[in-house]
Amino acid sequence: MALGPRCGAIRACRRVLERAFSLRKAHSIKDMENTLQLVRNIIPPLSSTKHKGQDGRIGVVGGCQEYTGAPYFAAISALKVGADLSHVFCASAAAPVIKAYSPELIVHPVLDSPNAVHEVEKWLPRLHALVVGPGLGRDDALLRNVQGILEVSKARDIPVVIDADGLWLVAQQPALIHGYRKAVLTPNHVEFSRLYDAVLRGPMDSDDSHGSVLRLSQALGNVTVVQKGERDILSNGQQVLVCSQEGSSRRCGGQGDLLSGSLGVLVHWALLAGPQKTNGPLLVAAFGACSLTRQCNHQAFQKHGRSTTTSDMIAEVGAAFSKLFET
Ligand SMILES: NC(=O)C1=CN([C@@H]2O[C@H](COP(=O)(O)OP(=O)(O)OC[C@H]3O[C@@H](n4cnc5c(N)ncnc54)[C@H](O)[C@@H]3O)[C@@H](O)[C@H]2O)[C@@H](O)CC1
Ligand SMILES: Nc1ncnc2c1ncn2[C@@H]1O[C@H](COP(=O)(O)OP(=O)(O)OP(=O)(O)O)[C@@H](O)[C@H]1O
Ligand SMILES: [Mg+2]
Repeated sequence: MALGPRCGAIRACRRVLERAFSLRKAHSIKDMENTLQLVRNIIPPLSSTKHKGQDGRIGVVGGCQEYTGAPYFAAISALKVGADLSHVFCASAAAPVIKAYSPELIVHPVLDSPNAVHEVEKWLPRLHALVVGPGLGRDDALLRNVQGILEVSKARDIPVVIDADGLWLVAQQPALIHGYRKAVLTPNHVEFSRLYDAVLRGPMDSDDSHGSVLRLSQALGNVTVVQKGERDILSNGQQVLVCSQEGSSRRCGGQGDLLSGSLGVLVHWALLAGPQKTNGPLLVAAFGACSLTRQCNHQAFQKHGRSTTTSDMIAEVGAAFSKLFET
């Protein structure tokens, strides 16, 4: 008997919380839809008057003896999203393997050569964006070459997406990309903590992921940061976006490579679209790549369940792209 009023109060409290939760959810769905519309605005129309190369020539810098899958996933994803040409600049041991995966990629076995920086630099005038790090490994000589490649890319104002072992390099030398507004970093959970420690010299507040991503971006001079996870949190030091597009619980290796390769193309498209289409181009591009990767994961999981692999996700890029962006 005495519990009656208390139960009523609990039920009322629960109703308020449920309503607040569903309002928040509705609000975030509306935010997601608004941002997806910004992504749609940057996608270049397909046209019979365009020539090969106009919709994107992307370079992936990565691939060593151990890791050949990661640069392949990134480079093929760039093509599947809509780039016209996709190059891989890798260590010599990785090149025949990557070539054998796909005749569609242009593979340069230059990353461990003494002239690596020059060998890549001569291609830069023909590239719209670089994706640096997938499958790069942590060999000192390779990392020194990649440092040089980042320096010449910045000098030529080439947009760079930095992922995986490229982020390892940035954690050792944050000055390499500090203040470069055409850089996007795509750390996973572990890579984010490592970067945060290195740049902000202290552990992050795990209860405040928005604040942590915002602070890291600001400390890096407003470089765009994408923290991947259950929800992707994106910031350019001014705004914070959250991407919670439905994916799945399947976490096979290579999903981040699909994201970084797609982002290489979207960054180019966003910058090409110009400020009248979006005033935060890299953030919009990053939101597009996160949504697309998660949608690919969702679709692949519907078909393959626990056996889903990144190749299954890549097979979904076309349908996922249409569903999200060509409505
Ligand atoms: N098929 C391939 O060739 C692939 C190669 N890869 C390459 O492998 C190299 C190392 O990348 P890693 O991502 O393993 O980086 P690390 O070598 O820094 O390892 C990170 C570790 O953290 C763990 N981890 C990941 N997310 C976590 C989370 N949310 N919470 C706790 N632990 C978590 C992982 O299991 C891994 O053991 C990179 O060059 C990367 O590109 C990956 O991209 C996967 C696919
Ligand atoms: N817990 C999660 N729930 C849903 N999606 C997730 C989750 N964790 C990561 N993702 C999504 O998976 C994609 C890749 O993120 P992940 O953290 O696996 O990258 P990664 O570790 O760099 O991958 P890779 O194996 O390619 O190196 C991102 O699009 C991210 O949104
Ligand atoms: Mg990764």
